[in-house]
Amino acid sequence: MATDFKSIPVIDVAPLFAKCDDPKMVQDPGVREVVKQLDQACREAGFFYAIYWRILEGHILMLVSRYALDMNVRYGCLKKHKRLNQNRGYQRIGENITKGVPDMDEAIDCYKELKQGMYGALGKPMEGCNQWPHYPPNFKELMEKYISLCTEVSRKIMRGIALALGGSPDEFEGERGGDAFWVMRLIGYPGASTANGKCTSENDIGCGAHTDYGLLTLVNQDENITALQVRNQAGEWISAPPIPGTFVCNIGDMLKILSNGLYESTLHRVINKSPTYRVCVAFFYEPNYDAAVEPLEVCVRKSSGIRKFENAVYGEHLVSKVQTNFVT
Ligand SMILES: O=C(O)CCC(=O)C(=O)O
Ligand SMILES: [Fe+2]
Repeated sequence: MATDFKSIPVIDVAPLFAKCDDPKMVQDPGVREVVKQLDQACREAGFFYAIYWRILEGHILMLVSRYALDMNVRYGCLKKHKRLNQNRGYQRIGENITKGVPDMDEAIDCYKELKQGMYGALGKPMEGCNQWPHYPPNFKELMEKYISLCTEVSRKIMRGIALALGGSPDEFEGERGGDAFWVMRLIGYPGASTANGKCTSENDIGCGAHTDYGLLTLVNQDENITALQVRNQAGEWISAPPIPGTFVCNIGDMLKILSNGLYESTLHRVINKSPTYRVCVAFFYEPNYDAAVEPLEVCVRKSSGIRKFENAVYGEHLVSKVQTNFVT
């Protein structure tokens, strides 16, 4: 359950990563310390910074993402075709809707590709190929490298979170997350006075208050611009300024269910008040597309045997969100 936290905790996950696939990881003092910090952060805020220095190699990723967004504004080359039921590609400013209000952001949306017919009717809305810009020529390769890096980082953090919940390290593998789905968004937020070519006010929200859908989100933020805000229990918006060499991590709706509400998928929003265009690369680590998600037994036991959530199918949750988030 979220508390009145005033800042987002910073966790050095290196000791966890070093021993993550070691059969004796549970006994390792370094792992235990990280697990303790993860548990506290997930209970109190649902958000934390994970120190991960290799992310700095991703600097080029930000430059390339900025460039790709810019090309789209000018040439509209990756447009989503609603007629073709296409959810992948470029989303214009104002096209994404949060609770009925258009968001002042633009994005290139990518999803793990599903083979045709793989999940029957459940998979149909998310079938199709990602649309990558053709320039720079290694754009696709760069993105794929980044996706596999984020998948690995997320898997390792989820092993720590599994222990934090009192389960076994592979709680989120196998049928729950052994073939994890993912979503990646390259997002651009125009500077405060230029959104949509007209003057903007403080009321223009880059991305309205929402929770994320899956297990764990890794946010790679632009340097120097503070725009992401996280809501605490008292209803105050707490800033999550960029910290070099870290991912901002947060819990999604599926982990809230799996943890039986011990961990919250915390509301957050983005307001870019700076005059500068802000870029963010958000990676969403999700359960298996067809995973039946229900509270873990160990978490139900910790909640006096009370099961707080109905079962959910991840793919259904995703499709319902994707289809209500956009103007059709
Ligand atoms: O831009 C950010 O910092 C976060 C974006 C976000 O919350 C999202 O895309 O779900
Ligand atoms: Fe989010």
